[in-house]
Amino acid sequence: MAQASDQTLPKDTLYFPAKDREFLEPHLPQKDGLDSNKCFATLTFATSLDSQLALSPGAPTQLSGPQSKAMTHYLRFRHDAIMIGVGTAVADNPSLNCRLEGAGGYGGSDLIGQPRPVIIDPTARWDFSEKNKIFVLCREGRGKAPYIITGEQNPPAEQKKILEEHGGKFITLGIKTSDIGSHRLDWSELLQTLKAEGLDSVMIEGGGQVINSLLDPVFQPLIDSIIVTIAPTWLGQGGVVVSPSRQVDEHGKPRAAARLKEAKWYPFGEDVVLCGRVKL
Ligand SMILES: NC(=O)C1=CN([C@@H]2O[C@H](COP(=O)(O)OP(=O)(O)OC[C@H]3O[C@@H](n4cnc5c(N)ncnc54)[C@H](O)[C@@H]3O)[C@@H](O)[C@H]2O)C=CC1
Ligand SMILES: Nc1nc(O)c(N)c(N[C@@H]2O[C@H](COP(=O)(O)O)[C@@H](O)[C@H]2O)n1
Repeated sequence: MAQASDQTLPKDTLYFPAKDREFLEPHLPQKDGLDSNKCFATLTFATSLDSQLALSPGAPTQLSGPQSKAMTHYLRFRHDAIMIGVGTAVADNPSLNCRLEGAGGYGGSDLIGQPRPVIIDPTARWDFSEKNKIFVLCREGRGKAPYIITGEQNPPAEQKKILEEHGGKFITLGIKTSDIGSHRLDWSELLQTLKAEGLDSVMIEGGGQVINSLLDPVFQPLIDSIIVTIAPTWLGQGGVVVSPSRQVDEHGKPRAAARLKEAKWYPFGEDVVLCGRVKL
């Protein structure tokens, strides 16, 4: 709850008590345990009981309850960057800032605790209109400008100008495009590139295509931590599903695509937060 002295804080300020932070600590990036070559990667999202992120690709869907929502903002505080796919950027017009009391713009100085938004946008199709919340918050000193991961060698000049005026930039990587137009980046290259940009840790939020591609067995070893909020809701068929490609064993029989090890379950309000690492 807001304190009387908090009257100068923005109305959307969130609070996450110290006692709720303890269980997360073993699952968070630690300064002394970082890889010198690649950015620490936390895969974190909120899902329904039928493994869905949203009612449809274009429908922002609140799954997290108030406590797990505040937890997500604590995760934002503890990571250098926050990543989504362009599908999510277009569908949700998200803020992607940290609205916890004490973060920059929420009682903190400068941009302390504000993660760098990173958008995967292979064809540079994301439109930065006046109403794009990330840019509004950046202008207000309540969030950072985005880095956009694209496959375009020459992103549109006007977009580049706007981005750079805000302190963001395009980063061009080699992204493969299939015959049916789906894109595939090399997650290893991406995480190394972020590290070289000075970003030691990234929380990867979604959406479905991003998560399912990162859970491909080739890329699973790159995931350092997994923190999933499970909400007591079935969204029903037709939503955005987290379900990576099925794998087969050496006899050609289907086997699980991925499994957690050292899984820990923490009841959190009406939700459960599941933490662990991928079993390799
Ligand atoms: N509940 C939650 O925690 C979250 C929910 N969402 C929801 O997810 C939905 C959007 O999910 P999707 O439609 O699956 O879109 P998405 O956010 O995964 O973006 C898909 C686009 O990102 C790019 N992309 C993704 N993976 C790529 C890869 N490996 N290589 C190259 N490019 C890649 C491609 O351009 C692709 O079309 C929205 O409704 C959003 O609300 C998104 C994040 C978190
Ligand atoms: N943790 C979590 N719980 C949910 O219920 C969600 N729908 C999401 N969505 C992700 O958060 C983004 C919105 O962030 P802002 O509040 O606008 O800063 C959204 O785009 C998804 O990435 N996450």
